Amino acid sequence: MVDHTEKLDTEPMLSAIALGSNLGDSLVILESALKNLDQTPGITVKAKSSWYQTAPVGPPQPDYLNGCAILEVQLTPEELLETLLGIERQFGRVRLEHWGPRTLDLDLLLFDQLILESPTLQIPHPRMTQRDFVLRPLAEIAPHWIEPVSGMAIAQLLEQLNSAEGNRSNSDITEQYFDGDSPQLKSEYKY
Ligand SMILES: Nc1ncnc2c1ncn2[C@@H]1O[C@H](COP(=O)(O)OP(=O)(O)OP(=O)(O)O)[C@@H](O)[C@H]1O
Ligand SMILES: Nc1nc2c(c(=O)[nH]1)N=C(CO)CN2
Repeated sequence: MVDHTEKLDTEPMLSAIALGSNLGDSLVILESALKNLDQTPGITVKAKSSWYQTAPVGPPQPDYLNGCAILEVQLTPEELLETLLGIERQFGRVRLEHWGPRTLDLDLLLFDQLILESPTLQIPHPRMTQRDFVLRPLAEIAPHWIEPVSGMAIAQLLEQLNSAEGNRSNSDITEQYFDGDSPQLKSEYKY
């Protein structure tokens, strides 16, 4: 576990993450990952989407359960990534095949309006605007958040993706799961 305590006096920022799982008890894994994040010093889970069952993109493998969350963080983007990777490892994530099945995938999508390109971290996540399984849940909880590379709001990006000619992403999502308190639409957020 990374020690983030020295950062706790810095200004909190909002970050959006994507969660996915298609091995094991995905619903339990995703909910536990969120709880784990919320218990991490410097991170508060502010909103979570509902969970969507989605057809796999990439090699043949089981359907995924996907969702997104908004975090309030008092960490650097690099520390947040390190935390996400640590939680993936805790849930037994092993990297065997490109875009292959996994118990838990946590992607850092957005960090306020930051654009960052480093060898280990790219923000916004470079593939997020092409992924219905990311934009759909994110649009539930942050429809007005501007993706800083395109300059477009998440809801607009979703609409654009789904209206693109020949795009089949609408059919990627087969079912939507709600649990008691989701989606939590937080009107107090500026995004
Ligand atoms: N925004 C980001 N979020 C998560 N990982 C990132 C990001 N930018 C760069 N990376 C790097 O990508 C690596 C994770 O790759 P991973 O194996 O999870 O990719 P993937 O989930 O299979 O594919 P994809 O990135 O297309 O979702 C991390 O070790 C990290 O260094
Ligand atoms: N439906 C779906 N397909 C995927 C997913 C995912 O989360 N959901 N993640 C991948 C690699 O990050 C590759 N393919």
